[in-house]
Amino acid sequence: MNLNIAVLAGDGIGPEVTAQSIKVLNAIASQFNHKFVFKNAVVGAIAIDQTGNPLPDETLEICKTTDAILFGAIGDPKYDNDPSAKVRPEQGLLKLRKELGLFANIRPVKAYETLIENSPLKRNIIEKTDISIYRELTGGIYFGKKQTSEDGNTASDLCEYSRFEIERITHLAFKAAQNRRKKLTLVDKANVLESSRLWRKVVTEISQQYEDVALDFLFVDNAAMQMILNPKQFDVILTENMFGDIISDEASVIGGSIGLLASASIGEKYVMFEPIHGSYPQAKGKGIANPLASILSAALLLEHFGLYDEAIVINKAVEDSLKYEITTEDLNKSENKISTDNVGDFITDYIYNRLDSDMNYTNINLGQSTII
Ligand SMILES: NC(=O)C1=CN([C@@H]2O[C@H](COP(=O)(O)OP(=O)(O)OC[C@H]3O[C@@H](n4cnc5c(N)ncnc54)[C@H](O)[C@@H]3O)[C@@H](O)[C@H]2O)C=CC1
Ligand SMILES: CC(C)CC(=O)C(=O)O
Ligand SMILES: [Mg+2]
Repeated sequence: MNLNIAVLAGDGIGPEVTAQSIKVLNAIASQFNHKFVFKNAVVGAIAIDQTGNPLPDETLEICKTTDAILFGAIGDPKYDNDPSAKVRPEQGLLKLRKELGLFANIRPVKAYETLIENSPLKRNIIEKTDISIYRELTGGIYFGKKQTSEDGNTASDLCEYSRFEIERITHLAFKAAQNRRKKLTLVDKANVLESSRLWRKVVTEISQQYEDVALDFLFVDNAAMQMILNPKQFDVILTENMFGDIISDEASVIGGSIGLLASASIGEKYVMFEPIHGSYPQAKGKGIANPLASILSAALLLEHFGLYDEAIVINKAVEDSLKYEITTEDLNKSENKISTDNVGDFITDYIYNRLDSDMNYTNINLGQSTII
């Protein structure tokens, strides 16, 4: 298959983790006879530094003329910690999602068996957890009218949803539930918010078309608690933009690290694949960022284009990297320091050697990268 992929690595740890995904995709292309062409473009803080604009027109044009986008991360304290900053890296990401109509962000969460022993959560609570979070991505409070009064003492952000915005992601979430364990939980705050009451109404109406799926409702505050007390109760979670943002970071603790959680952002015309984490600026350039969320996002990209065997190989490689502790320090407390590059090299080597049943991981080639 021929694929043109826009690469928006962003800033912070974005470029280091995305570099690992590119290595992995190149290995997949080579082993499975595909042609992947990568087109780099700037977004976020680096785009502000270079052009003054967090989403330059040229970047948007590259995204619109490629088959898929691989996104890294954006966010820089030099903008985020300055309340008077006129432009922010995050505006680039939000505008990108809006302009491309990427209305559904799908965030899979699962408890890897090999990580459970080291989890702060108890085995019997998290083992076999497998959740698919459907987060609405282009509406709600992140996109509503923003205002600050002239004296600067009052500020507001409007949370607004239309029936249409709710309907389109709800259908996707119900269809996903039909192919999974047939349960959908709407997470909202319908006891307080009008917008949540509209979500409940529309989702309840649509549920009539999916009678094989059990629908239930949870207020977001309770959902946050249930996520830690009993995550196995969840199959598909459907929720609005901000609640989905927050609850999925929380859910990443079940997975073992936010550095493991990938996502697919889907629209009518365009698709983007992005780790759920941010730019983790404290780790920039240190080689300690976990690249697996980015690598697993690349696997979701392949799956989206029907390249299932290729995605399976990446997933197996990731499972082995966890099993043999070829992992960055967020998951690896041993003396043996493994860098971002080392993890990428391990996954890449696995792909090149996947047919060799006698693979000996103690001799795995960790490439030219230095073990930190
Ligand atoms: N999609 C994006 O580009 C997002 C950007 N941001 C931006 O990122 C910047 C930093 O935000 P934070 O709230 O600190 O969130 P963050 O996700 O960047 O980091 C929070 C914590 O998660 C852990 N972490 C994150 N990514 C990791 C990785 N790959 N490997 C290992 N550990 C990892 C670290 O312990 C880190 O301190 C801000 O400017 C924020 O606006 C935040 C979330 C998403
Ligand atoms: C930085 C925000 C715009 C996005 C975010 O936190 C996310 O999409 O997870
Ligand atoms: Mg977030």
